[in-house]
Formats: sequence, structure tokens, C-alpha cells
Amino acid sequence: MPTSAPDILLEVKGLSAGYGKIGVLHNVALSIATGEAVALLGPNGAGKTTLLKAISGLIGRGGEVRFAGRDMAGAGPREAVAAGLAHVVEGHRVFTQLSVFDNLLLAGYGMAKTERRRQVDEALAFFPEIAEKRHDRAGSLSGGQQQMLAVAQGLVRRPRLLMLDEPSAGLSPVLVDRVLAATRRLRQDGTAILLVEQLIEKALATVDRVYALARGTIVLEARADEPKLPERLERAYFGQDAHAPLEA
Ligand SMILES: Nc1ncnc2c1ncn2[C@@H]1O[C@H](COP(=O)(O)OP(=O)(O)OP(=O)(O)O)[C@@H](O)[C@H]1O
Repeated sequence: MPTSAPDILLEVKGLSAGYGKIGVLHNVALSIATGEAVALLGPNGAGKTTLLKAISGLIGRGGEVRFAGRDMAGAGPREAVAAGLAHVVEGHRVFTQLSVFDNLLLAGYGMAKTERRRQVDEALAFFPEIAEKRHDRAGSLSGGQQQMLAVAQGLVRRPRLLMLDEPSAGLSPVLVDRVLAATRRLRQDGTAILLVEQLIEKALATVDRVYALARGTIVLEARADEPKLPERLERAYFGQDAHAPLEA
């Protein structure tokens, strides 16, 4: 398994979270190895966005989160970012009045000036399409390009883990492919990925391993290349036993 102990980058155990009195996540466990790409799949309302928020400290949580060997108990979003965990939130909007370059500089707020510029250039190198437009207003980019800019912003601090919440949302199939191709390049470059995605086939082509979340708990874990996985996922989504033998 790619999650053997020395390699574990993110480990979540017994995690619970919700909004006020509404419990959404119950006893969630998952792990991601260094440099591994993992998809978090599941039906609408399963709790995927809530899980990313709980991991990055945007909402309170119970249970254990360890990242890069560190206990993240009590860590908020600032500490998570400082530890190397970047979260591109669902529907992230870029600053449309600012240039592409300035959007990226902002993402590196607080970094030393030369380091920040170098990192902005490196982030742009992953997205030649928006690198060409670095001096244009972000508002003049297409939807797909703005999505790429949002992902690039997540890269400026050179994270060890990049969590992407539905980066394909609202994009045409061609643009979805471009955004996911960039995700694959990042993974090849050694960045671990946790990808929330509704498009199962496209997600499976992008990652090494998947978890499925339904009704706030993990109902399936598998390698992305396991046979009949889309069928197993659908069954897991709808509450049938994901571990039951497959029909021939
Ligand atoms: N701010 C909030 N306050 C109260 N309940 C919320 C809030 N955000 C989400 N929820 C509820 O938490 C549950 C999980 O929502 P979440 O957005 O995490 O699911 P999801 O799997 O990401 O769904 P989708 O695929 O539709 O984005 C849902 O029942 C939702 O209504």
C-alpha cells in the first residue's frame, strides 16, 4: 500500500465535524502518502467540502489530524498553510480587478520578496496558458483560466499537500481536462493532492487512490485502477455494502 507508515503525509483518525449542532462527519479516517494523489468522491451533501474544511482548520473538529509528522490539534488555517497544506476552496474566486501576477503575489503574502517572486514564476510555469496573460486583469480570463489561476494561487507557497475542492465545477469538458492535466503534472512534480470531484471517470484518471464518503463516513477505499470501481462507487454511494463481492 502507498500509505506505509514512514511515508504518511496526512493522517486523519476518528474525525468528527459539523456546523453548530448539526453533525456532518462521523469517525472519518483517511491517510495520504507523500506525493500521492487521492480523490475524495461521494454524492451531493455527503460532507466532502466539510471534510476539507475540517482538515485545513476552517471549521472546528474532533479527532486527530496529523500532517507531516505534526499533531495539528487546535491548528487553524494559518498554521495549516504554514505547515505546507494548501486548500483551494470550492468556487474560489480570484480578484478580477487585479492582474494575474498580482493575484499570485497576494497568495504569497508575507513571504520574503525574492522568494515570493520565484514561487510565483514557478506556479505560473505549471500553467503556460495563464503565464502568457500574467499582466492581464484576472477578470479578462475565461472561466477555466480563472480556475487555473485559483489552483496556481494554492501553489505559491509550495505546499506539500494541495487540496482542491471541485476545480472542474462549472467548466466545459475541454477545460476540465486542462485543469486536471495540470493536477497530474503537479503530482508528477511531487506535490500530494486531495481532489474532491464529481466527475468520477475523470477523477479516477487523475489519482492513485480514492476514498468515497457517504452520509459523513468513509464507505470505500480503493486503488484508482481497481476493476469495476465506478460500479462499486455507485453502490457505496447508495448505501449498499461496498465490500460485498461483485456480480460477475
Ligand atoms: N455552513 C453550513 N451550515 C449548515 N449546514 C451545512 C453548511 N455547509 C454544509 N452544510 C450541510 O452539511 C452537509 C454536507 O455538506 P458538504 O458541502 O460538505 O457536502 P459535499 O459532499 O461537499 O456536497 P457537494 O458535492 O454538493 O458539494 C450537507 O447536509 C449540507 O447541507
